[in-house]
Amino acid sequence: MTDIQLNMDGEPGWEPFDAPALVGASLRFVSGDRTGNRFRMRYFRNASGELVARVWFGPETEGPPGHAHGGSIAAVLDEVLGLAAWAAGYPIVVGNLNIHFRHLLPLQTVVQVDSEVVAAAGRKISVRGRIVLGDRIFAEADCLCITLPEEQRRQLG
Ligand SMILES: CCCCCCCCCCCC(=O)SCCNC(=O)CCNC(=O)[C@H](O)C(C)(C)COP(=O)(O)OP(=O)(O)OC[C@H]1O[C@@H](n2cnc3c(N)ncnc32)[C@H](O)[C@@H]1OP(=O)(O)O
Repeated sequence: MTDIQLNMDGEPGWEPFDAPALVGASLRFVSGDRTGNRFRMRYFRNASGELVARVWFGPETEGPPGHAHGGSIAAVLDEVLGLAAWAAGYPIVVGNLNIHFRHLLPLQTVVQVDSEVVAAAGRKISVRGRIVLGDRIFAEADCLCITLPEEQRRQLG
């Protein structure tokens, strides 16, 4: 795993950020993958304070030969964009996630997930995100997050 972890170092102005800890220890499907064969990832906040993730799509995420399954891409966006809302102070679950798959995403490649909380209206929090490598956009997403009532949060937590 060493080489991959080295590749996942952040950029100037980025700070490592333990985003999954915001919701406890439940996120085992993506960031908490214990096998390391599905996903390996690290979270940061960039110089603007937005949540950014570096993600490695492992062999167990395969869909089209040699490339990531769309569901694995959706899983990553679900987690990162949901946590972007949590990191901005909104205790939410994801209610709706629309994804445009722009290019096939090659396996065993470290890509970047950018996020931006774009609006908050009542319980509805809108987050945008994308998965990129340099100029190449693999996927773009609009995510509608819904804040949880206190009682429901206590039941989950
Ligand atoms: C410690 C904790 C750990 C929590 C851990 C959280 C981890 C986050 C990171 C991982 C992300 C995930 O995987 S989350 C897992 C995937 N998501 C889910 O399983 C969510 C399942 N769905 C739900 O639980 C529910 O449908 C909710 C909570 C989203 C909404 O139900 P509700 O609470 O009854 O609220 P409801 O009245 O229906 O809706 C409130 C407002 O939002 C709007 N709204 C609701 N859903 C939608 C929708 N899909 N599209 C458009 N609008 C919607 C409604 O029109 C309404 O607007 P208005 O009338 O007010 O205008």
